[in-house]
Amino acid sequence: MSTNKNEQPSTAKPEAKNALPQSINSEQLALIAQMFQNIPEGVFIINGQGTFEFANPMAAQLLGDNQEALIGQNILHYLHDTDRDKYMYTLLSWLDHKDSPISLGPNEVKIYRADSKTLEADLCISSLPKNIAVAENLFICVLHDLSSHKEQYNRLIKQATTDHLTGLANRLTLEESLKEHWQESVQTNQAISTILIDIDYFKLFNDRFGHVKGDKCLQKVASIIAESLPSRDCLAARYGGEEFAIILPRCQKDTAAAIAKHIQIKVNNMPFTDIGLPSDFRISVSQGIACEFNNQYRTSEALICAADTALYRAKTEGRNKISISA
Ligand SMILES: Nc1nc2c(ncn2[C@@H]2O[C@H](COP(=O)(O)OP(=O)(O)OP(=O)(O)O)[C@@H](O)[C@H]2O)c(=O)[nH]1
Repeated sequence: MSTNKNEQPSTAKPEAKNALPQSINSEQLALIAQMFQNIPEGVFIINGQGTFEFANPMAAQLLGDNQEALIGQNILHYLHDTDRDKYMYTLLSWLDHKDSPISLGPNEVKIYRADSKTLEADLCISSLPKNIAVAENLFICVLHDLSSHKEQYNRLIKQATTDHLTGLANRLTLEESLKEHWQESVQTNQAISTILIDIDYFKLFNDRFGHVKGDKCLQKVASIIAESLPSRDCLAARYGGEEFAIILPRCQKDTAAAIAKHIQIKVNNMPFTDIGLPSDFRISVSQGIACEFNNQYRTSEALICAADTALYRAKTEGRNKISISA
């Protein structure tokens, strides 16, 4: 991490450590400390260089330091590179506006805490009234911890975009991703391929072994499909019940066919002893491939339709087949 606070050029005033701030008198500081003592947000005061002049207990807790140690340190040292540059220039530009009240934020920032952990937070900065900041411009900052919101947000995003059973992308994500990749391939005149994959005779599997084992079978096939993607910008999704889809940006038919062949072999050789089925029990999948290159299809939906028609052909040709759209 390049932003370790010990590596930064020091704009701090080490001699100010443990000293009373020069810009606020001790009476005002005592009042401020009292006001913000128990508030559940990080509140601190910095000068125009970003140096801490005051920090309440929650600010110290969020920054991973103790209150006294913060005095004389610089807030810029705790910020991620991009945030640090933004706040440094903001503070510099504010020095030219000494007489007008200014405020910035709340903005999302990434904090590098004193204990090397990171924290995502909202930070807002406002200039202190002149009657408090007697000697120079001072700014009061509020730091709001976003960790639990972020955690919840990420969990909800995952739930909204992922198929719960298999962990693959869900159909909505597939459709959105296909539209994006479609646009990109049309603009850059590159190929894009899609494979639709359907487990053969899955109703019989369920009827014979039950839905719980059917679910396990879907998970096992999903793992094989996920592991078969050639690069990170390819996407595997659960398209419907026992049907899966793969998007392969920048892939021609031959690459898609090779991936489908790999999946076919892996699925044909997949044992089910781990879920208590006979050692010789095996399944198969049927696959349909369509590739867009040189404006063959007008829309991404037409591409999926072509893959679906190819899949239907693979089923009617006897299953465990790969069919490629002409
Ligand atoms: N266990 C389980 N079964 C599912 C799920 N979603 C769909 N299915 C089952 O998938 C089966 C699909 O059956 P069909 O559409 O007749 O297809 P098939 O038996 O695979 O036959 P072909 O596709 O023609 O080879 C149905 O029995 C559905 O109940 C699921 O989430 N879990």
